[in-house]
Amino acid sequence: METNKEEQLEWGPTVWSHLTALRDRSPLIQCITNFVSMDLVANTLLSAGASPAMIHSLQEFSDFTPHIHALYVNVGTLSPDWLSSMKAAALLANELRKPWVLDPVAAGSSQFRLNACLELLLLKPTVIRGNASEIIALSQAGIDMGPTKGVDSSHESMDAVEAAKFLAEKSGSIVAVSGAVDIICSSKSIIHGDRLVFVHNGVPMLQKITATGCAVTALIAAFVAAAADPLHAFDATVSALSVFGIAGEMGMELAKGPASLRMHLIDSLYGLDQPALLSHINITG
Ligand SMILES: Nc1ncnc2c1ncn2[C@@H]1O[C@H](COP(=O)(O)OP(=O)(O)OP(=O)(O)O)[C@@H](O)[C@H]1O
Ligand SMILES: Cc1ncsc1CCO
Ligand SMILES: [Mg+2]
Repeated sequence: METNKEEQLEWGPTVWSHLTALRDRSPLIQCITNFVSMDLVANTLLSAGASPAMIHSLQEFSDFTPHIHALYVNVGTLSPDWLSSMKAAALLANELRKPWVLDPVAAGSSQFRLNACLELLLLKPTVIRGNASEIIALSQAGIDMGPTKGVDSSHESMDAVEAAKFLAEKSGSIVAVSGAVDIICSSKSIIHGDRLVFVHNGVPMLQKITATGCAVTALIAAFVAAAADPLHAFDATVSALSVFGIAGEMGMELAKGPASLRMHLIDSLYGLDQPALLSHINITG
């Protein structure tokens, strides 16, 4: 992929300032996430500079949620009880004017999951991040569920550009699609305006570690939380995806396979400095 030097010169300082804000502010992120992802999500947030808390019992929200800087909701191992907690937490986050971010894992694999994701979408997440199959399933809900392969994508991310635009328009949320190219879009009906940006960072081996998608969605929540102004949520989302992809690229230089990439990914995120960020960043649009 040819990179446009001017674009990287513009994005470089933006992404670095978002990462610096995250490290300085160390936002508290309430995570209601699936059992598979809890460890990687918590370690990703910690190594980036945020403070994770896996708090999912309704009984704790009135005491705890007022102190958070963002909420992260992930439907990966959904059950009716968990869904009630997710909805209550999202409602409270809205009431408290805290950003919240949704990961619609395997949205198209069952009617229960699809309906759950649609109900959560009605609670207006600041950002939705899914793989191409998940974003296509949500955008086509009520039209045609199409084929699905569970939690992994059976589509290329670029197949989902139109679905992402449609979902952004329909939901009013920022929509991010992960894949070889990450797509971030928002519609003209929300404060961020009509925007479409592509992040080319990352390595294919990230798909061979479970829950890297869950981890990057949590990282988006942390970047959005650290951005002082809600108007910066779009750039914060782009920044999180780029930083995670860069950590993957740097980690891959030391890794022998998925297990060691997981370790080096976390180390690279922790140690990422400005020169490395500026030499790896690859954002267009
Ligand atoms: N082919 C690829 N090349 C480079 N980076 C990729 C590729 N595929 C995915 N990624 C990166 O891997 C990370 C996880 O994205 P992915 O689309 O695999 O999420 P996911 O399917 O939701 O994963 P999970 O459900 O296991 O959490 C993202 O940062 C994304 O940019
Ligand atoms: C494998 C798996 N199953 C439900 S959630 C999850 C983690 C990746 O999304
Ligand atoms: Mg996923």
